[in-house]
Amino acid sequence: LNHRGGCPLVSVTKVQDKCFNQQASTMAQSIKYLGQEEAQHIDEELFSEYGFSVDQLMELAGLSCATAIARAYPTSSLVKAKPSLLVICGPGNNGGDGLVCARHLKLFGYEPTILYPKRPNKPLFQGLTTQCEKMDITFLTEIPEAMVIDKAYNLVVDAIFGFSFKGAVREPFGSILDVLKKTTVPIASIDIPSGWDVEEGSTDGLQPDMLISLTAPKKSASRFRGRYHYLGGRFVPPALEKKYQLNLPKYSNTDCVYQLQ
Ligand SMILES: NC(=O)C1=CN([C@@H]2O[C@H](COP(=O)(O)OP(=O)(O)OC[C@H]3O[C@@H](n4cnc5c(N)ncnc54)[C@H](O)[C@@H]3O)[C@@H](O)[C@H]2O)[C@@H](O)CC1
Ligand SMILES: [K+]
Repeated sequence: LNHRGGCPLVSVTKVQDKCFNQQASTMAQSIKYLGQEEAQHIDEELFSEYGFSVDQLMELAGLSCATAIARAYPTSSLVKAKPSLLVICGPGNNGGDGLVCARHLKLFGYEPTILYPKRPNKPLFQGLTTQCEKMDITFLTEIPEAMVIDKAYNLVVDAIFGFSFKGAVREPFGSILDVLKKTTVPIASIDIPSGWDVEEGSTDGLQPDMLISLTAPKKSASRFRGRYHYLGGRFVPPALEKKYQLNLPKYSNTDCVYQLQ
């Protein structure tokens, strides 16, 4: 080690590499994990102060999720003959992210099927649903049994609840989550594992294999024990990132996702 106890003096390139890696890992560790209210404030500010529309951010969020899923589970790695996925969409914007994600996954060569039991009566969600239907994505009317899911699908995408989830789970989502807890196929959760308290997580809830945090991880992400943790939603203006001290990692080149774990 050098006199400051820093990088070993092996070669300039190695020292630079090591320092860079140390900086990168320190940066990754220091990303801010958001509380529920703070996540909602950032969301509101993106719309009110920065002039974004929900549609815009949802498109970027959903594209990030599809990209992260394609990185972690490339079609060549899937165990079943068909690249089938089940995308379960909830009643809010997390569900909207799921619809966008399903559409991009289809374009990426997967065969998504969607379960969307509670559909908001708003043009945005109606449009996203039509887009999926026109791409020949099948919609189920009810959740299949756990054994059927395990047999038919390579992966479940959980787009049921995001950072606005609160309280005890209401139907039909309680039954859906009960089925998902019995499945053995990997689950990829968008923003929050559904049913988890946004800050505290859950001891007996879903245990997803993948988490895609949007904008910045939420506090419950520190309890995530799956294999893959990605950050997506590369749309935060630097001034907003600074105001909330998000300490986001540097996305590489034109990437819309960053692998945190
Ligand atoms: N600024 C951001 O960070 C962005 C966030 N987006 C997504 O938006 C999500 C947040 O969306 P929303 O605020 O619409 O909220 P959610 O999608 O988290 O959920 C709200 C819906 O769930 C219902 N709900 C809440 N608690 C429930 C319970 N206990 N049982 C049954 N139903 C319950 C509510 O009635 C409401 O319909 C984020 O997690 C993220 O996925 C992206 O679409 C775009 C950008
Ligand atoms: K979710």
